[in-house]
Amino acid sequence: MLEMSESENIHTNSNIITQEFIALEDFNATGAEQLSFTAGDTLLVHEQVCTDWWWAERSGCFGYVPSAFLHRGVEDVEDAWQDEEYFSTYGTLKLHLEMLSDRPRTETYRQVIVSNSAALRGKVVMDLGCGTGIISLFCGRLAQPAAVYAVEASSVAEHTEKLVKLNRCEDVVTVFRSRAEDLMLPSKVDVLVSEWMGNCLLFEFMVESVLRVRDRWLKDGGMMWPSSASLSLVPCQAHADYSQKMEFWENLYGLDFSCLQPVAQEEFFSKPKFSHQLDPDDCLSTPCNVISLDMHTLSVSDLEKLSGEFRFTIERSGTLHGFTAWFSTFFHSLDEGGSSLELNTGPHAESTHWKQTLFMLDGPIGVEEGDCVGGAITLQRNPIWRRHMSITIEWRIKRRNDPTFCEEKTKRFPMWR
Ligand SMILES: NC(=[NH2+])NCCC[C@H]1O[C@@H](n2cnc3c(N)ncnc32)[C@H](O)[C@@H]1O
Repeated sequence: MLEMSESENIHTNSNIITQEFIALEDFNATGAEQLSFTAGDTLLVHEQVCTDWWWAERSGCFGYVPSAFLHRGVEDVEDAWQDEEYFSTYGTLKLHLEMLSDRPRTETYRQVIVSNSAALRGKVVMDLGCGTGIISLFCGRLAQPAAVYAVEASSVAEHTEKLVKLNRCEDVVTVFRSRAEDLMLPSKVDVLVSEWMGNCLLFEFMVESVLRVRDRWLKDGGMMWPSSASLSLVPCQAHADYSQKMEFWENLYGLDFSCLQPVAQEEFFSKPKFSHQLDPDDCLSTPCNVISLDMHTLSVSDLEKLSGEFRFTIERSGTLHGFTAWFSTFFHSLDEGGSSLELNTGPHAESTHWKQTLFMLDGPIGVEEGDCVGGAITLQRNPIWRRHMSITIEWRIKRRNDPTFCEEKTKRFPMWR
């Protein structure tokens, strides 16, 4: 009969485990002894052979897998949506003040209601994630809907009730303090309006709530506002960011701090920089749409992985420091053939509280007019932390003046896990 301590030693030395792990991202095997997998796959790990490589099984296939790509099963994660923290950030006025102060954002939604006011007469509207209820109040004051369901899960809903009364909309607007997915409503709705967009369009993944509520409560033929959304990308210069975060260390009061540059690279450039204000003069090419979403047909499963290709021709010689992304949303008219309205958060439009998102590469690259930058961007939702994603940019540069030159790289940016 082994003593307890001995049995523990045997267990520790062998590292034999049989435990389920979830793949955080795709892995393509580079050898016959390795096992490929896709983000979200469940792997059975039999042995942690060493720190970096484990022996695992997936659907009857065995092989070595990189431990860095795996996470303990979801049961480990007490709150994959982090709703407690998420809704408490919306319980105070700070974020609502920021959003209400964003004139292009708020004015666009007001314009949508005004330009559809006749068609909204007698309609039932849901404002999902209404916050202080501004969109619901626009509906109640600028149109004559039959009813507006103002749905808000955070404690700000207490204030929303008062704002509805103060603005004399209580006979049309009803506030529901609830997660929209948990709602029981008196009827389906004709219009589902929401301002759900996060950094890089999808961060927070509130969009999943919008799609689930659409599938449950939007009438057939009902209208989604926004009706569609697109993500744009452009190769860009970022001299100020590169100088302040990287060159800064080269000569500090006459001292050489350059050994810190790899640390600075990891700390400042390994994740996207949001609220980046891109100067149009720093665009090295004409931006392009890399991802387009139709909010009437998009499914929750589509959100796991979205990707798009790009091909830029450099229009001005300069330094390629990275890529900048932003989104636009479009609001189709309730009137047949009516014109759509657009909320554009890009560098050529009036600045919004989102501004743009900068992805810094691992080193500046000189580019000449006529060079070609092609590649793909992939938004991979985090299979564990459901409000997070990673953005992978693969790019290759071909030089107009040197057909033999071709540099290909890829970089993955967690947002934020
Ligand atoms: N554009 C964004 N990135 N965020 C702005 C809207 C977010 C508002 O919607 C609320 N909200 C978010 N998700 C939900 C939900 N599932 N149910 C109800 N309210 C929600 C949240 O509490 C906040 O007041």
